[in-house]
Amino acid sequence: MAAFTMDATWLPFHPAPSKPAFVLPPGAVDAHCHVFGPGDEFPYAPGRKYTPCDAGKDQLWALRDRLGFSRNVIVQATCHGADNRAVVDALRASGGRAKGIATVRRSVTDADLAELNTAGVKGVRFNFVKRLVDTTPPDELLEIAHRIAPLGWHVVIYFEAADLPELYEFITRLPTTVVVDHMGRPDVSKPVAGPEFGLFVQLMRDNPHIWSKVTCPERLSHLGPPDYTDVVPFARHLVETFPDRVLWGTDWPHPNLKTHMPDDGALVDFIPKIAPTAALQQKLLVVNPQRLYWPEEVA
Ligand SMILES: O=C(O)c1cc(C(=O)O)oc(=O)c1
Repeated sequence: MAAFTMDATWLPFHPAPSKPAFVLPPGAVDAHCHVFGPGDEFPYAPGRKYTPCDAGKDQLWALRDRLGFSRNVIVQATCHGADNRAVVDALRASGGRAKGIATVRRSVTDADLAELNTAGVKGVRFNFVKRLVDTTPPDELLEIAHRIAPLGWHVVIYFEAADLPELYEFITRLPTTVVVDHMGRPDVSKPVAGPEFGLFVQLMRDNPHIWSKVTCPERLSHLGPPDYTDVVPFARHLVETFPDRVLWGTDWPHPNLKTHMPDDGALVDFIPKIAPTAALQQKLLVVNPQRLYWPEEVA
């Protein structure tokens, strides 16, 4: 019997994503996805807030190939806490086609960091979403940020728009490049030009080291599939205003969705709506992730 049973309300990832109509440019990177376990091999963390379905590296590679991506950035999911073994195993098995984002505590040793670095980890994730994690004090996070900075790593940060005023100063003080998950989770029923999203745009405008993932229409939309039209103006605004500081990813296997499970092929078809020109698509999908995750390839 399997050691873990997924939550009763858990929606598993789409079993057979469609082939997207949008043909991804050569070298496209899915810059935000996760692996879950499998739990029997890589146990879920005792302090986790959810138990997902297993979604291992082989299923991720199959999705990558089906959608037409060349490479992945695998972000440590909160259900694995600070145990990065599932991500590291995937990175090592990827043949250089995946990089990773880890979660570490203050107790991490320099030897641990060096090992993560060798495996292909390029950053750490700080999570402020209260339904996903217990709070880590900002001084501990700052200490971690200063320890990973010399490795050339960056910080990936996940928070909700309502918490940005409180986090604003902390984020701007981070000593590395900062990548914000899912556009800082705007409430897309509010205006793009309104104060809430305006504060996020100001954060990016005033801080050239801050990037955003223009991800998760399926998570942010109130109107829902298939078009997620309410998310388009938010993502498109960031892509057009900060074309050199945006990343795109599937967010597969889509943790904690409750209303529906997206067809990942349809998510890829969302890309031209938010990055309408070939030049913007090339930056979003190829050039920007390469600069951050495979910088040795950039002349
Ligand atoms: O909104 C979420 O539930 C969510 C969770 C996680 C995670 O548990 O790591 O990652 C994400 O990118 C999004």
